[in-house]
Amino acid sequence: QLSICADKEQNIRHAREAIQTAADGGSKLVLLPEMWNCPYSNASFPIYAEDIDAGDSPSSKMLSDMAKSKEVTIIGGSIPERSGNHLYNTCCIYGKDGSLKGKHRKVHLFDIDIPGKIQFKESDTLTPGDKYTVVDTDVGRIGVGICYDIRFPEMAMTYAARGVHMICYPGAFNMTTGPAHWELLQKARAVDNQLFVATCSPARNPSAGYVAWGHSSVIGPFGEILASTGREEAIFYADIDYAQIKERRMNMPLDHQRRGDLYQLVDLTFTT
Ligand SMILES: NC(=O)CC(=O)C(=O)O
Repeated sequence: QLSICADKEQNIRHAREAIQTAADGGSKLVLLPEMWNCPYSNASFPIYAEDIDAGDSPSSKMLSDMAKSKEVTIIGGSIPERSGNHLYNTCCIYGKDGSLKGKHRKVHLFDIDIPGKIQFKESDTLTPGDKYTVVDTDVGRIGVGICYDIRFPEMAMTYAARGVHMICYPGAFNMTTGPAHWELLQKARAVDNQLFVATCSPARNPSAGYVAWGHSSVIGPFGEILASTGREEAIFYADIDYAQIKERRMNMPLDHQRRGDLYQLVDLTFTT
């Protein structure tokens, strides 16, 4: 859970040091926050964006180098990605050999308006991704979503159906939706699908334009909090035993009890 500032080079240096510390501390998989190389704002995204496919991305290069040198899988939070005329909120996933194993572009953009509390419209600058991301790593099959993606249970269900062990959500909830929904959503996605959920937020900076809630966590398949932190910058660790997925699914065989004859994902638009 990193502190993020307006200086991109400093953010990259800082993330590199944190990955090094985490790997030296025994981590086999490291998860970074959403938008860790820039302030979370529509004004910043175009300025800090990097072209990952063109190989013009110091942030991604650092992640790849660190994955290789520390032999650790990295779920690289997210950065603003430039691709042609489009910008995306993108998470790069690196294997422990430093290879790019997958790239998730935030599918559900954060466009909300809670009067008097928070208004944000990512679609002013960003384009949504159009695919889900599942990667096989040395530390299991990982599904990736970014922040607002966690609000869509269909995505997590799809990942569960594809055999994912853990869904990683880099995310930057805020001072309104964070206390209301952040922990609830992480537990819900874990319990609904009987798998692990890991989240990573930026540390809270009360003087930032967008104040992140923090409270990054790792949740087990029974909804138990395996590790979590508060608002400050932190590196924290969890031991994850995927055998618990099988055990929980045997204890409570939701998958076999599902009544697909009664509900189908055909039209789930809210009726108001
Ligand atoms: N920042 C986000 O993408 C999501 C968020 O803050 C929320 O869903 O609330």
